[in-house]
Amino acid sequence: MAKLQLSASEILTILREHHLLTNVINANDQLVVTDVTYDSRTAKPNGLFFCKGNFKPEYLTTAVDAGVTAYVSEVAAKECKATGFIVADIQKAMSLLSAAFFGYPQDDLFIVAFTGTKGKTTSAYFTRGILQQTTNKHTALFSTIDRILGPKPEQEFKSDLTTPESLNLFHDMREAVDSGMTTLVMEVSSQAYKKNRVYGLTYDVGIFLNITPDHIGRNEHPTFADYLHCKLQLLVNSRQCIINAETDHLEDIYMAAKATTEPEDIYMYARDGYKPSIDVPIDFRYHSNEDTLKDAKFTVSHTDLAPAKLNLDGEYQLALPGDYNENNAVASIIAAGLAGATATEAQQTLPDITVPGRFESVATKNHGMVFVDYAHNYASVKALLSFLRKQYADSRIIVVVGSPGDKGISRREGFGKALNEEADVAYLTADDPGFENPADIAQQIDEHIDHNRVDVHVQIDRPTAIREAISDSHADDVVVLAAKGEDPYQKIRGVDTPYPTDMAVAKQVIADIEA
Ligand SMILES: CC(=O)N[C@H]1[C@@H](OP(=O)(O)OP(=O)(O)OC[C@H]2O[C@@H](n3ccc(=O)[nH]c3=O)[C@H](O)[C@@H]2O)O[C@H](CO)[C@@H](O)[C@@H]1O[C@H](C)C(=O)N[C@@H](C)C(=O)N[C@H](CCC(=O)O)C(=O)O
Ligand SMILES: Nc1ncnc2c1ncn2[C@@H]1O[C@H](COP(=O)(O)OP(=O)(O)OP(=O)(O)O)[C@@H](O)[C@H]1O
Repeated sequence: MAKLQLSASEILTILREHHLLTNVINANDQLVVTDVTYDSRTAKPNGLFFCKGNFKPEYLTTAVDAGVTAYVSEVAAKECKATGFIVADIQKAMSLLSAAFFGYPQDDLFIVAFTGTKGKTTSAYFTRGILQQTTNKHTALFSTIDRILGPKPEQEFKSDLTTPESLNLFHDMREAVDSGMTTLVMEVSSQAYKKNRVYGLTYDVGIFLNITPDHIGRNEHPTFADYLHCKLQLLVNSRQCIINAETDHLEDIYMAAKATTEPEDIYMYARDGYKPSIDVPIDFRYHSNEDTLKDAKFTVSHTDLAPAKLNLDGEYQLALPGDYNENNAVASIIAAGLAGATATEAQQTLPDITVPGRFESVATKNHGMVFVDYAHNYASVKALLSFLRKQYADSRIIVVVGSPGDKGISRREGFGKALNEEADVAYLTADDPGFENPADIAQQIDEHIDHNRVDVHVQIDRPTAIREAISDSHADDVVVLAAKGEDPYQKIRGVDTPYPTDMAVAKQVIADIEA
């Protein structure tokens, strides 16, 4: 068990080593903190308080009243009796001090970390599923959907962020280690780097899946270059790297990996016959044997360049359809292999792994087949719809979709483009409108739709849009409920307003209209 405390000298050493300390107020050599928090509402006696983000001075006052004896901040507080460590960057300081406070739990975990615009959650689920077998159920998971820290039911809970704030990250790693976990599979968002939530953390294996324009705008990344830069940091901070050689911007990605990793610890993979955009060695090739809705089977084979220690050749089967999921699965198989899994373990587990809200379906008697999927940008809607188009060549594809407010503005154009390319009918509706008017968002998507190709309906009430789309569909149509996956809420004006989930609404509609 780690001691869960930090002394003044430990704090000073860490902050000085990283050139973060600019001043100390009310210095106290005897200080020992036994708690850390960034929220005054959870402050405890002898705690250390981080003043970060949209911070108000009264939060520190409340924290000191609760017994906090020290704070870390970018600005000195006025008339505060607690010891103040003034730093150049609060997010970096919080990450480093949290890792130290929780006893560097990362040193006791084999960490596999995924980044990419699409496929992180799916690949994290695949990898953890395989490694649960390899580690005899000692693999933790930090995903967009949920965090699993140990075997007890209360150690499995919904995530608020894809990658948690640093203090929560190291807290949860500590709990995972103390619960006997030996391995951690996690997703790392570009925001995690932008906000220094993973500052100072090194992964045993870092995987770069793909990158396409997304997450650019207010509250996210100012430019695509910034988005790419943040994502690349995952490889810079990984001991071994896996790269999908089919991704855009391969040269930047490979160079980032090479900056800190020996070429023999960089594993490249690509589909059979795919010629990468730069001259790089490909270690693993995969070949699709079946990619239908019923059967997703593919073969992985190593090239002469692949290291002999990874014996992963063979045929694999997936429960999750979608040709892009074969790509996600290959990354997962190599990652699991580096964490100690055998090909047999991957072959045995992958056929049973599903991911909530990803490619879920429900059949109807007299209406179209209904799919629920978390696709919510151009690349993912395009990938999903073009796969469905291959499967249902003669069917109408009817899509219910909306775009979130306050972020990902480029998605509105992206949805229009994907609908023009692959859909026949679109129902534009609400999806987390935030502080924007969902009708305006629908209008902005609509402006990018070619009305000669796509029949557009605007129905802002999402359950009604789903009802209309399913009711209007014929038996050989396909109805896609896109973008919300299994979200049980709509984010409206700062409030997570309960929503039954797309699948629950769809099932209710089907029960009503086919009763
Ligand atoms: C812009 C941004 O990154 N904001 C994040 C940041 O907020 P913040 O530091 O400004 O904190 P805040 O919540 O505004 O509050 C200010 C501070 O006052 C404290 N406080 C507040 C009230 C009080 O009474 N007392 C008190 O002490 C709060 O605890 C906090 O420390 O830190 C918070 C956690 O501590 C995050 O929840 C929040 O994420 C926002 C809401 C968010 O959702 N960000 C998205 C864009 C994001 O990160 N997404 C990525 C996925 C995207 C991708 O796929 O790339 C993710 O990793 O989830
Ligand atoms: N490799 C891929 N390429 C393109 N689209 C994909 C890929 N993998 C998954 N998708 C699509 O993207 C959707 C989201 O997948 P997933 O949740 O695994 O990605 P993610 O990277 O975690 O996404 P987010 O950052 O939005 O949480 C899926 O439902 C599917 O439609």
